[in-house]
Amino acid sequence: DNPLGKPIENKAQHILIVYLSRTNNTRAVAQMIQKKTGGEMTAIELQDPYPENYQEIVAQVAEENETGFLPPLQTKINNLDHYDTVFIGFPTWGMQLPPPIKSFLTTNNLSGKTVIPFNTNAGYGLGSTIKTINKLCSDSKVLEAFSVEGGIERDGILFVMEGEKAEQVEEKLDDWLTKIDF
Ligand SMILES: Cc1cc2nc3c(=O)[nH]c(=O)nc-3n(C[C@H](O)[C@H](O)[C@H](O)COP(=O)(O)O)c2cc1C
Repeated sequence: DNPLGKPIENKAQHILIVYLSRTNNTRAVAQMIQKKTGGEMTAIELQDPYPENYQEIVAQVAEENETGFLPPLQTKINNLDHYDTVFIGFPTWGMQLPPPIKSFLTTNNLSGKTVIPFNTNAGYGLGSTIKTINKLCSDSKVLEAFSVEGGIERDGILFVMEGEKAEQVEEKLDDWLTKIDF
């Protein structure tokens, strides 16, 4: 009942979930977050997609990290002002924040918003990713990141977020979402 006709605040409407994913593990975590928060999900896509070949993408990313190249994105967020909470998902690449995420955070102003990182990796953790996010989001409130082991493309292990593994990740995700209290 809303007798004064005021708009009813709906938290879910103000949550954006952006993610980068090559072999769909980070995407699967994004979908779990979507299911639990009701936020709006958007994939980060490049104007010039990375090579399919693993050795080639590793070499290209290493070079981009070295030169500081920020790959232009296909993805544009039209109504960024509308969101006050932005979940940002990414795999660890070369123990760093993937260049497309650096592009995203450089071309989208998230100041004043709550930024919530989430990550998958091959078992080596977050590396310098959070340090870089804090640097690129200096006027945002950056909450504690969620990080889990995903695929190991180097060894031919691609998508793993199914069955029992997905259940474990979902449980861990529940604990984290409760803890960060966003
Ligand atoms: C170019 C590239 C570099 C990577 N570098 C690392 C790394 O430094 N440390 C790590 O733990 N995993 C690394 N990985 C593995 C991914 O982080 C892992 O497979 C992740 O789950 C992939 O997420 P996605 O399925 O959403 O693409 C790398 C993968 C790629 C493609």
